[in-house]
Amino acid sequence: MQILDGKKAAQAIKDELKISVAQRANEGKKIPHLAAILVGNNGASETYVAAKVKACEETGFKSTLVRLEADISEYKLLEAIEELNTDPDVDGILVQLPLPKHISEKKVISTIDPGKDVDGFHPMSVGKMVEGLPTFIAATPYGIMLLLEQYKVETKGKHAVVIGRSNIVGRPMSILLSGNSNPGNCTVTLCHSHTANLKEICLQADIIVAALGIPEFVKADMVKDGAVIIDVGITRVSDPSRKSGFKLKGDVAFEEVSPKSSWITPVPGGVGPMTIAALMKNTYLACETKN
Ligand SMILES: NC(=O)C1=CN([C@@H]2O[C@H](COP(=O)(O)OP(=O)(O)OC[C@H]3O[C@@H](n4cnc5c(N)ncnc54)[C@H](OP(=O)(O)O)[C@@H]3O)[C@@H](O)[C@H]2O)C=CC1
Ligand SMILES: Nc1nc(=O)c2c([nH]1)NC[C@@H]1CN(c3ccc(C(=O)N[C@@H](CCC(=O)O)C(=O)O)cc3)C=[N+]21
Repeated sequence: MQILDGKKAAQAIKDELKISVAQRANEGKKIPHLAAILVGNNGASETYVAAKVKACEETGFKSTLVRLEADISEYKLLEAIEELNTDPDVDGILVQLPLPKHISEKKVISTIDPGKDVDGFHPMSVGKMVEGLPTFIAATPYGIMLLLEQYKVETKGKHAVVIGRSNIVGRPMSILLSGNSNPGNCTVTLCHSHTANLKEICLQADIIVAALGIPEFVKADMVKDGAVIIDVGITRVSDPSRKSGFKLKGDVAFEEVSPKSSWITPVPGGVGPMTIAALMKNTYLACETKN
């Protein structure tokens, strides 16, 4: 068993970006600027947005955090996005999800200027990704591809099983892994809550991407010897012995699954940090494309 160390790989990407940004600054060029919108004060969202702002500081990007009340109207939120769309200094815009129930995520995402859509959630970005055209790729699946690339994990001809079909993780992941470049060229099975015989399907997988949001769902008896395990899930479970009062659990039962795996991502320190590194790469790309 070998660890796919997302923390280390993410640091390497951020170090590279830091050099590129310093170079741009030296040449008198604009430095990348990420604007994040956070609606309400959901604990996990606060943590993620704070981590993104910190990554900007570390790499020399400019960042703006726009905080809006949980009861803000959809109209006001769309206005805030329009303002960032037209601000020539802002290169990338992300609206942290989930949003309060009275706001349509679809509408919000479609309002973001596709040229600034560093989350890769806009229908235009998704369409381009499906066609294999250059575009912003959603940060989590993009981060996973970068991790596989960094560790030179062989994916060609492998059977990849993706569990979860969300627009932000599972579905784009399935499309990227089935793509005809490296990493990719997998035969992909995309599973969800209506999949029959999930265990049997998983047992045939050379690569499993678990993105369903149920802690320790993937057990040793679902995994073939030598499989590559990518654990996307992050759930906060209560742990009174910790100062925070919780610990993070992945969708994979790491203790029992890791001995059977060839490669495995830990939680924390796996896919999470890669998501942020991928977002930074997208923001750099947004800046470079326009300036
Ligand atoms: N590390 C990171 O950077 C990130 C981590 N996450 C984490 O990843 C997990 C998934 O997130 P997200 O994709 O947004 O989740 P969603 O809740 O949007 O989607 C979950 C998916 O899993 C499927 N599912 C649920 N239960 C089962 C089951 N018993 N068997 C098979 N499939 C099932 C659902 O099926 P159906 O469609 O039928 O409902 C759905 O497609 C969460 O823990 C989240 O916190 C998310 C984003 C980034
Ligand atoms: N518009 C939008 N874009 C997103 O990219 C987005 C989103 N909304 N909503 C929620 C999910 C989740 N997500 C994570 C980012 C970083 C970590 C991360 O850094 N995790 C650390 C631990 C962090 C902790 O301590 O909680 C790790 O796994 O090591 C996790 C999850 C981005 N998401």
